[in-house]
Amino acid sequence: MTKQVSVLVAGSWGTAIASVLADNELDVTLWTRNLQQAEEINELHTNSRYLKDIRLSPRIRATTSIREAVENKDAVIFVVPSAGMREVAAQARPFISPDTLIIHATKGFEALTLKRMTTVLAEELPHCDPGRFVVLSGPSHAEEVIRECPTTIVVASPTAEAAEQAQDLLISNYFRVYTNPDVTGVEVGGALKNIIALGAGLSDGLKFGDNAKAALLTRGLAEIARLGVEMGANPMTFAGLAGIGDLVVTCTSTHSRNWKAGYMLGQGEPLDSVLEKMGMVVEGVKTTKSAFTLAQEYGVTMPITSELHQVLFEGKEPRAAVEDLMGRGRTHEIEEIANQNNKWIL
Ligand SMILES: NC(=O)C1=CN([C@@H]2O[C@H](COP(=O)(O)OP(=O)(O)OC[C@H]3O[C@@H](n4cnc5c(N)ncnc54)[C@H](O)[C@@H]3O)[C@@H](O)[C@H]2O)C=CC1
Ligand SMILES: O=C(CO)COP(=O)(O)O
Repeated sequence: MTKQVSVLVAGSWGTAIASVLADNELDVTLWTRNLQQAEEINELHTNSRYLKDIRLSPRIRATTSIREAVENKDAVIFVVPSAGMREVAAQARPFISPDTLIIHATKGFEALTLKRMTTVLAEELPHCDPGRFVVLSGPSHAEEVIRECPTTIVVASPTAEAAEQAQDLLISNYFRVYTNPDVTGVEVGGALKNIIALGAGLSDGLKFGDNAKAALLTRGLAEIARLGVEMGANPMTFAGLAGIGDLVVTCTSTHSRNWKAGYMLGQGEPLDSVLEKMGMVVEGVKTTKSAFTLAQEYGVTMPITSELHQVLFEGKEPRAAVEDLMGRGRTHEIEEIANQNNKWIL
């Protein structure tokens, strides 16, 4: 029997994921709170605000009814910005059956509680099987996925069965899906890379060149892994698609909302005006705030995050932030190696 799948909501990434599912010959229900957008998707098979010049499969049916979207579905995929995850999950709660495969593809923490998205979902859907929560992450811009450009992603879940079911639904000749048991690592990597992408955009906006960007990526990965490991992640996950993979794409692609926002900031535009111009979610801004607090809570040093926090929220000049980063006290490159004293040649 064909699987019944729904995607919440019809932003750029949700629509691209719906398209991957439709290409796999699944009938997809795509939920949006916007009636006009639902009508456009159903009648014209376009979603022009988010994905320009793209014709969607007629297998994608939009609805504004959350009940219709999630009732009697085998899998429900949450692709709502992190700020709306709890609210949307709460709306879905009365209609989701306990054995539904719950996947999310959101990259961020809940701002108020600093919780990861699977935690928020588990709290709002307490009747659902905790072994059937899955996070999907990795280097995947909607603008390329929708054009069927070769893309690799990772799905992580506490159970192999749930991860493999998600893999089955999504994998195709242009969308290669890997599995990973490290839910924390995949969620933390996906969320934190947006901070570094903002920094990379800022660096490019200041015309600091490729050396600076390579430095941000590499030292950015070091601080992502440092916090991630303290939060319970496996360090190897950061060498994978949800770590270095997503960091590379988001810091180097002009599709990236976070890179673009950073670029405008680097050119001297104020944050409010940047966010207004973007018209799409820039998760890295809220995530910088969350990670700044998490770093303090876990006692972890995150110099790039800390400087970006000052630029975004404390009025620090980007150039002064870079000067302060470059002028920090001297340190080892990799603590784990430096701590093995016997590795030094004496
Ligand atoms: N755009 C991309 O290529 C990728 C995005 N992501 C992640 O996916 C998530 C969603 O991002 P995008 O699709 O890019 O965002 P978007 O800005 O394109 O669309 C977000 C949609 O969510 C709706 N929305 C926001 N809060 C809502 C609420 N409380 N109830 C109902 N609808 C609500 C908005 O109206 C909008 O239609 C983010 O966490 C992002 O980091 C992950 C990978 C790729
Ligand atoms: O996560 C993404 C690509 O993997 C999307 O990043 P942006 O939100 O910066 O476009």
